[in-house]
Amino acid sequence: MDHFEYRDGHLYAEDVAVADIAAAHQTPVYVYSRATLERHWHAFDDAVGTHPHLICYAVKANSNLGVLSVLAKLGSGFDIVSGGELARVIEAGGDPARVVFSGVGKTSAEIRYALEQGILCFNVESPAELHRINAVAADLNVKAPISLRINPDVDAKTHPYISTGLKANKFGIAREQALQTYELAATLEHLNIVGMDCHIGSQLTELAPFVDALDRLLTLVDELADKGIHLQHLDVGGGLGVPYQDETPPHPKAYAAALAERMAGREALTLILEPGRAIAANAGIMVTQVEFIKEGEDKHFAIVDAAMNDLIRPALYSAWQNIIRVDTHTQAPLRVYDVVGPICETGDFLGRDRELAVAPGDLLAVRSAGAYGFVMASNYNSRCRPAEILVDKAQMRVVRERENQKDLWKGEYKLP
Ligand SMILES: Cc1ncc(COP(=O)(O)O)c(C=O)c1O
Ligand SMILES: N[C@@H](CCCC[NH3+])C(=O)O
Repeated sequence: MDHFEYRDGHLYAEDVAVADIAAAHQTPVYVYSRATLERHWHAFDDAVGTHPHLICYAVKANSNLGVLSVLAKLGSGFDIVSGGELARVIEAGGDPARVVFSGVGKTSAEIRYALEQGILCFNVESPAELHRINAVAADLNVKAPISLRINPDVDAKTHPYISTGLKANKFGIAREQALQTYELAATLEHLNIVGMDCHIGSQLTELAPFVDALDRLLTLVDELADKGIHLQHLDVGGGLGVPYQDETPPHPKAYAAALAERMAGREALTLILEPGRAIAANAGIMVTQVEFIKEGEDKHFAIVDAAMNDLIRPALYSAWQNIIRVDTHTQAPLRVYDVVGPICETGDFLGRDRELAVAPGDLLAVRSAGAYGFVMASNYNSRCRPAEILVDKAQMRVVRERENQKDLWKGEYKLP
């Protein structure tokens, strides 16, 4: 359930008609619902219950300043993967002391910036990174809080491009090397070991791999304690999937409660979760207008004004996202269409073989576009990127203007 619903045949985002947003801001346009974001965040936070915990929203899923600000106001933590994401969290009012910094390739400049801002911890992915963080912290004469990202080697059973917890992936430190890497960290003077983390993949639709990964980490936590290394938190990453089509992922409440249950009796160990998609995906839609209907020899094409540069998931992962009409009233015949964009690539489609009744000028909405939508948008084909609108009850707030064509093309210029 989300806050995008039909009323009298018109699609609404909370109390704002989606057609009004399109009229005011042109298409394509991303539309987010504040109430949905809040409800999803609370689903995780409430379900963990009384066990000490922190929900660190994964900024990469949607780093829109309005979205970050909604979550910051709830007291959310944040999982970041770059200095740029940290800057956005701070600009949106987020607390750096609730930020965990993930990623395999943190630069010295990013580490310095994060230390200066006083983040909660670095999720470290290699011994080389430990040495780099230690050196930057020594330079600043501080101790850097670190956790090691352990690769628990569980099969997340998701798309190979977004599975991260297998031995073959570039992420994390192998389970077999975990103890020695913690021991190495303990010898580095400017590091403070505070936690352990993992992240096994994205768009997971089963609970078992998460629980399996947590159990493997807990065994390691106990082995470390035997060696005198005591941790303050355990971060199980993100990755909970959403229903795009007919997937049936566990509800965030069931997921968070199952993990919290596994932590019973370990109250000294704060549980950190890093959900991205499960908070943002169904809090957003992308609205596009039909430009032309084209009859191919084998197919009908609905050519729309959004393209793979605006939403790349279908092209990149063959991802399926529902495409619906913004206004249900139509005289157009129901037919099967490929919904395609104007970009010069065969892979430029938003959906294939979709049964729709559409005519030029009609508005369509791509559902579940709040996560990995705008953040993965580009200017490919020198196209503008869409505006982003956050709806808050009856208000539409422009959080990001559509790029002006002039920003991309400065008009006349002369060669030097
Ligand atoms: C380290 C880390 N944490 C959290 C996430 C968020 O994942 P999701 O959006 O699937 O919840 C990701 C992305 O997969 C990630 O790499
Ligand atoms: N970008 C991916 C998810 C990647 C998760 C990042 N670790 C998607 O659209 O599904």
